[in-house]
Amino acid sequence: MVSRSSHAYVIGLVGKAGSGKSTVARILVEEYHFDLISLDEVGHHALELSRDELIHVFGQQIVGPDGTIQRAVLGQIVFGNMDMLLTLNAITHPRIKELVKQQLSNMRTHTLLDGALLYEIGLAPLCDFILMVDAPEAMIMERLIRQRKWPEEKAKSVLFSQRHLQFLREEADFIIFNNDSLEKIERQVEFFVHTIS
Ligand SMILES: CC(C)(COP(=O)(O)OP(=O)(O)OC[C@H]1O[C@@H](n2cnc3c(N)ncnc32)[C@H](O)[C@@H]1O)[C@@H](O)C(=O)NCCC(=O)NCCS
Ligand SMILES: Nc1ncnc2c1ncn2[C@@H]1O[C@H](COP(=O)(O)OP(=O)(O)OP(=O)(O)O)[C@@H](O)[C@H]1O
Repeated sequence: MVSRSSHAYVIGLVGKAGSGKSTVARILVEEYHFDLISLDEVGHHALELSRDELIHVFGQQIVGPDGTIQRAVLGQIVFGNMDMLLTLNAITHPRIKELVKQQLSNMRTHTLLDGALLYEIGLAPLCDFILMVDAPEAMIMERLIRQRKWPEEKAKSVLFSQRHLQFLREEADFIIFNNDSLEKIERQVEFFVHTIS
């Protein structure tokens, strides 16, 4: 982990899809004025930068009528096919890493790197701390299916393709347990901010 002398920290926000990272990030941004870099959003930008390479590998089927990459179609191809997913990662992850590095070079305040794939992309060494959002696997499944309306198969394959909870727990500097109410998360976030201040 990189140790920085500046007061502004880079904080990796990790956890499985549906664990509640965006929920924690929203509190840190709205109530504590942290900056946020969403790796999902940077990933979407990286797709457009990788357009030609992606079409070469995955075919014209991933291009929509407006000429942009159809993420839903690409998601259907890669989630459930580990070889395809690794191919997509090999194309997009180096670009995501570069884009994030560029954004961090302008950082002025505590900045969250919010993404389930922080380790896979190779961004953990840029972080001063790792903050994990933890929730039981069954609860995560339930949220993805009921609230995000993902089909059960998609939820299973996305979760399967992400780091095991035990790995994330062992690597984290701080853990927020999101297995109860929003109020309980807010109290843990407050404690986290107090601890790093
Ligand atoms: C597969 C793609 C096209 C699907 O796009 P879509 O808009 O439908 O989904 P979205 O980006 O919102 O991701 C949905 C969920 O899948 C998870 N996820 C995304 N990519 C991956 C991946 N490569 N491996 C495991 N989980 C992933 C995300 O954490 C999120 O919870 C898109 O996610 C993508 O380009 N992924 C590769 C880049 C990447 O690794 N992004 C994630 C950075 S954390
Ligand atoms: N404590 C909670 N109680 C009830 N619902 C919750 C709770 N925490 C999060 N949720 C809901 O669960 C869903 C997933 O949460 P969120 O979007 O924050 O997860 P995430 O970790 O950011 O996922 P991803 O990695 O896919 O972006 C959302 O619909 C959110 O509103």
